[in-house]
Amino acid sequence: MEEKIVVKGGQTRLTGTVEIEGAKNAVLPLLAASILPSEGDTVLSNVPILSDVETMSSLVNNLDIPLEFDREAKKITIHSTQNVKSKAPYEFVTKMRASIVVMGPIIARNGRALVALPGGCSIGSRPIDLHLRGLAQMGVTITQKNGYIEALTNHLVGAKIYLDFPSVGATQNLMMAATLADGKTIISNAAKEPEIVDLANLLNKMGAKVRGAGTDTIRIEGVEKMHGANHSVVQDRIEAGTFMVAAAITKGNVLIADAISEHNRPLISKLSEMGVEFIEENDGLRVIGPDRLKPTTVKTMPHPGFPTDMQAQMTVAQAVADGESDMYETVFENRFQHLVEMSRMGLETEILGNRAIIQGTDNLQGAEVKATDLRAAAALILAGLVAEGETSVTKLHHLDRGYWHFVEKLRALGADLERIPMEDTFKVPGKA
Ligand SMILES: CC(=O)N[C@H]1[C@@H](OP(=O)(O)OP(=O)(O)OC[C@H]2O[C@@H](n3ccc(=O)[nH]c3=O)[C@H](O)[C@@H]2O)O[C@H](CO)[C@@H](O)[C@@H]1O
Ligand SMILES: C=C(OP(=O)(O)O)C(=O)O
Repeated sequence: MEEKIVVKGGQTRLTGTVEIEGAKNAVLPLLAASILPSEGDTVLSNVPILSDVETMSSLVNNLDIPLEFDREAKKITIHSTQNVKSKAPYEFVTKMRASIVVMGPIIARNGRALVALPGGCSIGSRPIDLHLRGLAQMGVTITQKNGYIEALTNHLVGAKIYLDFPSVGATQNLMMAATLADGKTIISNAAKEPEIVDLANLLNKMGAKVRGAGTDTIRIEGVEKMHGANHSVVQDRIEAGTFMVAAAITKGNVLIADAISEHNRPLISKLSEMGVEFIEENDGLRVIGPDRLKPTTVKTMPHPGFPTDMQAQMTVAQAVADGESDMYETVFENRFQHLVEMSRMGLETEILGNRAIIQGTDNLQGAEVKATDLRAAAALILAGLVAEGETSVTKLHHLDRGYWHFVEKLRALGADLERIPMEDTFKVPGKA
């Protein structure tokens, strides 16, 4: 049965300590990387229990690669095999766009990959032209038929690739393809996200030769074969950031356990500007919210700029600030749908293309709202914490893609919310 989250908002100040999971956006490409080794086991630990992780594990398993997911231990063990299937079917790719990152590793192993076209999603059209152009430079012929991309090569070669935009997925796909290519690949204008560094670390443990991850030039020297390795998934900076905003808006005092502040500099800098206090402690980062936040202007950018995956949550801080704020979304073309929902909660906002003008208020009202994408789901729950009265948030499958035990973690910090089955209020007269 479909569920909803009901939040009783108002005066609760969040206090206490919150533990953060491994990053969804790191573990998905790490699982794709586990396609590359032809011998040994790969053991991923600190794996978050998320629906996207279930989908990616099933996809890898569907390529005839045996794996075990120990959810209790948050650990996945992947057993390398000699024969990997080439097809990533539509049923997986349609569930999760990130499935496209299996293309590079499958080509590297088999010289052929057949991957369903991912298509767009609610936040934007999300083309994959940069992935495909880079692969073409490496000697891969790309054709499209019946909703699938077929990538074929009989000699995968290193290449000098310049990305028009530092795409995270394209950088990951090309890095992975290059690990087993003949010769050297140089990716310029590469994405620099911490999840790229995490992927390079695992690839190097598997015997690959990847240098420069985290800078805008990544150099990969192809190797003959790769082997399994052990790796603990890097902390989820977006989950950590979401709890920073939760503390900021509730005048809270929350310790983000073992926070990697370096990965959240742009967010910490903006929240500081709004009056939030940050204290580095031995066991984490303490976040203390002020009586009233100050307004601010934010622009999303590739890392190390302000992350688009924190945009929705940040607009909630702007929504309760003392004055008018601007949010510019430069990465995705349709990522303001949460603001439309928040207007049901009394938020005054104007959307002008990629700019949202947000009028801060201390009078948000609880309302029935629906999550339109993953970060919108988190943002609406945060808005519910500070709205007067009751907010109910539906379409929770979006939340489950990226947050494990979000309700439980907020409750442990003192928030009043619960996840309950939805009653069938829309009854057809005359039917039971
Ligand atoms: C699973 C995962 O890690 N997802 C993250 C990843 O998504 P993802 O890897 O899809 O994001 P990209 O960095 O590739 O996309 C950024 C922008 O580049 C455009 N683009 C991308 C590829 C391409 O070939 N052509 C093109 O035009 C996209 O449409 C988008 O406007 O990075 C995004 C940007 O930080 C995050 O919001 C996502 O949470
Ligand atoms: C947009 C996101 O993820 P994905 O790229 O998997 O859709 C996200 O994590 O906010």
